[in-house]
Amino acid sequence: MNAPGTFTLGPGDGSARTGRLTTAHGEIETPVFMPVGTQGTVKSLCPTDLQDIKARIILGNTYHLYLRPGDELVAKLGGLHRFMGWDGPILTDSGGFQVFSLSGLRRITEEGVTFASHIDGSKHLFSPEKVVSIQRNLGSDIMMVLDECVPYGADRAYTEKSLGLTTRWARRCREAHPAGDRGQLMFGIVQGGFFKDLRAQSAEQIIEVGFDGYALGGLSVGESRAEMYDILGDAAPLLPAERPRYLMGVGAPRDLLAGMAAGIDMFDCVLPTRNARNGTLFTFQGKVNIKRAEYREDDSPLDPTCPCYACRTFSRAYLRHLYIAKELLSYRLNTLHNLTFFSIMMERARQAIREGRFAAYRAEMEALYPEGE
Ligand SMILES: CNc1nc2cc3c(=O)[nH]c(N)nc3c(CCc3ccccc3)c2[nH]1
Ligand SMILES: [Zn+2]
Repeated sequence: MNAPGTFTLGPGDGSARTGRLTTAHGEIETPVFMPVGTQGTVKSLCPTDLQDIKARIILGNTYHLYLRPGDELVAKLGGLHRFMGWDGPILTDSGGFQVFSLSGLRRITEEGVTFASHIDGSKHLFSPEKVVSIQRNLGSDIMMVLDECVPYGADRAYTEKSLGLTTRWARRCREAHPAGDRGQLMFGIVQGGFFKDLRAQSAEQIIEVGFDGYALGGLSVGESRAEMYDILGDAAPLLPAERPRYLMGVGAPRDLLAGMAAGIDMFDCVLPTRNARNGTLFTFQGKVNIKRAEYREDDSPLDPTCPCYACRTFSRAYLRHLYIAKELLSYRLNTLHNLTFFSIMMERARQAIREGRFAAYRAEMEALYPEGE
């Protein structure tokens, strides 16, 4: 097998491309959608379920795992792979974004981010060195640098000042983890808000530091689709073509397609897992809100074209019953299905790119999932 970090490009179609990324826990075909497993579990699923639905790489959260059960404990017990029984690739976020979106009291200084735990209010400091140490303890295959995800609507002066700090933090993360040490990769994160020249400035600085892959941060933070697509189209091509490009926090089916068209290789989003828990199911015939009365006596499968256990075994009537009755099995079956949908959608996208028919595939999927997800 190639050394971790090896990224081999396959056939492309316009700016869309296929590739293969080697990690210490296996190879990933790109473009890839990565299910979020914040607290060391993709909610309601076992690792064997993830294998069954062909999930290739999952996400963990430095912020959550540091606070509970503690990265030192996870390290003592053999690392996150062994702790959660998942032997495939794991990518962990640095915690920067989670601090801004979850914790109370936070202060940003040159040193790092001080914050209060959302669990017990205790005070903590995330410095670049600290978040690298946490991710090394967890043993993640891909570590993200500490960055400031600039809030939507931040003015130019704040955005420009922030990207400078994010670059200095990126340098400190790089210094704290020698390239490829222990097979653990590190991705840089480009900020710059919604200012194209600041995005270019941030990209240039982060690329100059040098990473195994590059992420576009600061998006999917409440902006309109048009605003995200405008920045995406401009910033994605600035990232080195020979390294993986990761669009953080994206997204709905049509956003994944737009991202792939712009040359993005990796995506993450809570949509399939979160929507599963509120009964919004994605099918190849469009969206199904399983709680609707129209499914009360519907003996047909959720999606007759879907190979997942839920669609092979149960009726819409039963899935609706579980949801209405708030049965735990509802989470599991709905999540199995939604993640299978995303996995198949990405597999078909990779195939469409290989066969030079991505534009047609994108149009077909967009017809199913019109504006607003
Ligand atoms: C939903 N929208 C969304 N926009 C994001 C922007 C950033 C950003 O600018 N910087 C960082 N570090 N992360 C971001 C994330 C979190 C992605 C994630 C979650 C869980 C596990 C692993 C990774 C974002 N998520
Ligand atoms: Zn299914």
